[in-house]
Amino acid sequence: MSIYNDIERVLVSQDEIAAICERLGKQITADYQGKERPILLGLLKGCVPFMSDLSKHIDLPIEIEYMDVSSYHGNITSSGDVKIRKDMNTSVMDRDILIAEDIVDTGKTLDTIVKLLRHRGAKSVEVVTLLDKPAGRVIPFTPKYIGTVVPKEFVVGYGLDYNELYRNIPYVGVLKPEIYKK
Ligand SMILES: O=P(O)(O)OC[C@H]1O[C@H](OP(=O)(O)OP(=O)(O)O)[C@H](O)[C@@H]1O
Ligand code: HPA
Ligand SMILES: [Mg+2]
Repeated sequence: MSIYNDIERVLVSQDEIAAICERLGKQITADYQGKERPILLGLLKGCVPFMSDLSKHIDLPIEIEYMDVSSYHGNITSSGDVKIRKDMNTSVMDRDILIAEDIVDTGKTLDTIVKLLRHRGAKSVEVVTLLDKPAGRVIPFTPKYIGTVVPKEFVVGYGLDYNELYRNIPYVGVLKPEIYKK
């Protein structure tokens, strides 16, 4: 039994992910020069591997914060109800916030969180996402920094889960449909 047997095909390889993290890290380092302690805000749980690798390529005095946000609750479709399970530990008032995400799909999570942080008085709010699935959008949302675009298929690995599994796969792959149709 191997978790890798449940993967239909690799979509974004480990080498591609490493190149994306380096490229985006350099771009962010250039764009945020001179800003006062920007906050890299990860949305748990999916952000963890990407945020960890990306942050090593950001050569700036950033603070790191997390917010635990969920709307899929183990399913392959969004419940539409974006729940904050744990809020961040610091005030965002007058701060530059860069949200780190694994994927933008329907856009509901980011739409909700970006609006919330603006409402709380953040100076700027931008999003860096490893994956963008524009064909999944229900609410218009355009992330500033995008690793790569994926088709409208359910993907797992590198932080992304199905029913809380597969987050520990080191690449992004398409899950065999028979796994979630069981
Ligand atoms: O654009 P959307 O359709 O809102 O989807 C994107 C969000 O969905 C996933 O989170 P999930 O709710 O599965 O929580 P998790 O990160 O704990 O898996 C993913 O990590 C994003 O946060
Ligand atoms: O394709 C996906 N896979 C895993 N989690 C997700 N959350 C939104 N879209 C996805
Ligand atoms: Mg999930």
